[in-house]
Amino acid sequence: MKARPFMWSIKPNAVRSIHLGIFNRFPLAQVAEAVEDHDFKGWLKRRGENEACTALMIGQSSNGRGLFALRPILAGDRLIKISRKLVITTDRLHYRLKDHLQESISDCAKLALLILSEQCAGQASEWHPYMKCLPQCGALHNTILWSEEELEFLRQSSGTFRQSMEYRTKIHEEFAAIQQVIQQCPELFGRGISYSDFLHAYAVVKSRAWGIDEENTTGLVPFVDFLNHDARCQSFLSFDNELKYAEVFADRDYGFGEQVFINYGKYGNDALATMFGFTLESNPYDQVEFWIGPSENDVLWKLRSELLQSHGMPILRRDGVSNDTGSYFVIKKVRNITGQGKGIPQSLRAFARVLCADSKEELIYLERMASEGDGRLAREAFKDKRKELQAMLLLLTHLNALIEDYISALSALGMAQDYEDRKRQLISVRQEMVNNILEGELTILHSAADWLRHYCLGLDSLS
Ligand SMILES: C[S@@+](CC[C@H](N)C(=O)[O-])C[C@H]1O[C@@H](n2cnc3c(N)ncnc32)[C@H](O)[C@@H]1O
Repeated sequence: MKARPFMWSIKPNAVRSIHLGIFNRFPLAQVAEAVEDHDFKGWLKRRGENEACTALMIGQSSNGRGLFALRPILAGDRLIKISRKLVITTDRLHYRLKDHLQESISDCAKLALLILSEQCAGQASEWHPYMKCLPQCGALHNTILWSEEELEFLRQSSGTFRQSMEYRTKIHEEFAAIQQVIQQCPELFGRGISYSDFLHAYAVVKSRAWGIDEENTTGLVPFVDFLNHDARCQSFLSFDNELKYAEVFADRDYGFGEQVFINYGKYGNDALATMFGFTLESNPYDQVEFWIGPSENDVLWKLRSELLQSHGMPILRRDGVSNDTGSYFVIKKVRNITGQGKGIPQSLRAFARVLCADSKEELIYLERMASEGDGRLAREAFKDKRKELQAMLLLLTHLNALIEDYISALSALGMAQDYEDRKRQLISVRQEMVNNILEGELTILHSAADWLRHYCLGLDSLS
């Protein structure tokens, strides 16, 4: 998603006005941001964070709030410096919670509880100015928050769907596990916490927390968490372990009023959607899960599966379907389809060779070759080019079928736009997310199929 430029055409004088608290020259929506910036920075200063924010201000971007340059910034300049004592980690949990929470409760769930208890404390909370800036219910789009109907649109992307379902199960379990503690501490949670409050707070943590310090402790870093993500940006959050502060440096020059970005990490759209609630139109870190396997109707199924399992390729049962057994492979975009570069994963090609062995003798032969070689099963191409072609064509057939499934899923998504029934309609942000995920994965599948087609043509001419 391309970020739009700064939405206020402010001039240096206007910025000064904001600092003087004169907001009346701005339209209402922008005044809200200026007030937020003013209040937030006032709080940072009261906490002794004078260096934190001289270069940046909170403003409205096409991706919600973001941070904007208050003056020209040069590559290498420090953008933000926040001391460790301001970072919200689980060691800030109320002692009553610390005493009662089971060890197995994740840091994410603990921070969600911390947010909920601080929000319940209102102005009495030392973090109040920060807590009131956190996204409200309904403002986030992490797939863990989606309804089951909405998630159905994602089913084709098995990686994203599975990750989302696994998180939902985990959050459910964690919510059940903290019930007793919530009841034991009514002074911290007032009327209690509903599942949707907890889920929302969990999504807030997922979309805003960072791994800080040497131990990669999960923490919310006030102010840094207004920075939006740009996959091309080379600015990262770093932590000075000696002086105990988090900092971010500019990777390039920024002009006055430009939005400043950070890189959240090498996340594909599956992870961005699940954890952060957004996707990118063209994400260089996308990947797709590709399922392939021996059917249980195959007479050599047992032998084949045992051979694969014993060489580190586990045979799973998909979605509880009894005879749909196989393995997931992760495919990334094949950049060069003409044979150079890595092509599709070697492990997938090996798997296809094992699937193509059509007698017990052939399987035994593959096993013997592995033990006489480096131990890896079927890593070498078959010497018989026709056999190699057969294995690669098997992969190509599966890939083509999967491509058809993606095309159908994308056209079903397009049709969802026209549904009269509002309940069945995804809200447009989520629809765009599904679209980006499926389009990204489809591009990868096309690149893998093109590579395979090219490879097969080469084999065909040799056989
Ligand atoms: C760390 S917060 C950044 C500040 C946030 N925009 C806000 O208004 O508070 C992360 C959230 O910002 C949004 N975001 C960040 N980078 C984005 C991007 N490149 N495209 C779309 N949304 C983005 C997503 O909603 C994400 O969950």
